[in-house]
Amino acid sequence: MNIVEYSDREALMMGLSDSVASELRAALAANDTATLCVPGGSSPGPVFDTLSGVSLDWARVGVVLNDERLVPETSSRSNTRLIRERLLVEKAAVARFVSFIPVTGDPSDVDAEAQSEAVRPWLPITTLILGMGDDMHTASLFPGGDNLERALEQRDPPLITMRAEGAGETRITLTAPVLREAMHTHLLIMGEGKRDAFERARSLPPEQAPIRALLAEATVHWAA
Ligand SMILES: O=C(O)[C@H](O)[C@@H](O)[C@H](O)[C@H](O)COP(=O)(O)O
Repeated sequence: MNIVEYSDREALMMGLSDSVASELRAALAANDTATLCVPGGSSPGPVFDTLSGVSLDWARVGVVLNDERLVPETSSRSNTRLIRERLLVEKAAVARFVSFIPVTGDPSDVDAEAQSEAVRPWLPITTLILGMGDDMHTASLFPGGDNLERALEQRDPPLITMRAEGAGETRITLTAPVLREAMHTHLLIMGEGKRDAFERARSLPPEQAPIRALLAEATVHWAA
């Protein structure tokens, strides 16, 4: 694990976007496609704003979420909505978005096994950006989650649903082994509270601090 501390949040966003763009370019030079896997939540918006304007062959990039909240796309809590509004615009508008939720029907009825079909062709992940909550969850791998034990071990199907007290609505998430197979992993954390949570997580087991399952190969990007 490598920790990069930035002078401010703007520097972090630029540094992280540069790394992600170089990794995707290198992958596209060697392969037909590349997969970018991104978090939802409130932190990554500015990274998406920068990345969406970067010149690369976006038509060959698959964009996959770490996890999704089982809400309609019109909800302000929808990660898909965030991605469509902030990442899949400008140059990145031609990237191929791989949704975890069927276009029709009630999102809370999602079938993780069925949705996994669409995800498998985009694995392994080329570049993974993760966020982290104060409770040390990442993606929707929540401490105390009803499917956490399986999510920490299951490689296939790559998706699993998760209910947890701190999660709000039910979620669907990529499992830890699938996230761990990413070629490049970046953890984005900002503020003293998250830094403290991150330091605590380093000495706890993944059952208590799920982010721990993904730290070994990660570059951690932090700004106050
Ligand atoms: O949809 C989500 O909630 C996520 O993918 C989740 O794992 C997120 O990255 C963290 O909860 C941090 O969220 P913030 O950036 O909002 O603090």
